[in-house]
Amino acid sequence: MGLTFSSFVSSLSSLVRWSKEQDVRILMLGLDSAGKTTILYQLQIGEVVSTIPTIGFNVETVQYKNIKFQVWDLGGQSSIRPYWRCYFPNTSAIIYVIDSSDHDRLPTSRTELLTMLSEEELNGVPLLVFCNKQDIEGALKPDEISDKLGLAGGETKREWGVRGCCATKGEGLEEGLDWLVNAIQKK
Ligand SMILES: Nc1nc2c(ncn2[C@@H]2O[C@H](COP(=O)(O)OP(=O)(O)OP(=O)(O)O)[C@@H](O)[C@H]2O)c(=O)[nH]1
Ligand SMILES: [Mg+2]
Repeated sequence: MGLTFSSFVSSLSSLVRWSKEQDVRILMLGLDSAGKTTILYQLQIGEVVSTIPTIGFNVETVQYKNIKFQVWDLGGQSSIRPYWRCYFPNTSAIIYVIDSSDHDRLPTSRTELLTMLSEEELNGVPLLVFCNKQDIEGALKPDEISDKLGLAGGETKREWGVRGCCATKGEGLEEGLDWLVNAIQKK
């Protein structure tokens, strides 16, 4: 009983320490125009900002519940993608954003995702796939995208989840972050 109680206290205090002190560094990646910058500012200020293609990155502190995330939003154009790897060290979690209405580029998006996941520095890092632009007619549903990505077969060594969202309406973002917080805590 004593042992059980002390292990409870110790996990509780580590959770408190985790939420207060740990630098929760999140990388947000995905092809150009997937909606990463829109998601970043929707999370930070709760508004839709007018965006231009990101050349380089945006980084913002996002306060979610009692946790502070440092969210790095990297440009997704093909010429910039080779630089994603420079940001991999010390990543707590990855958010990979897909434009669910962009059927033609889903194979490219999948290839970029799998290439990234094969990097040793990201071993075991939890992954949230945001299937964005669910408001657009004909957008693929998260289940369909999940099947096409084929993560279920290969990704056994990390927590991963696929969720739908609409960044412009702010829908699905909180649910996604809740999942991510859980996944990071389990790690
Ligand atoms: N209909 C719809 N449009 C969206 C949604 N999210 C983003 N967009 C639009 O998609 C376009 C691209 O969004 P960005 O956030 O700039 O995309 P990005 O992923 O940051 O693109 P890069 O910086 O080039 O990598 C903008 O016109 C957004 O308004 C959404 O949920 N629904
Ligand atoms: Mg951007």
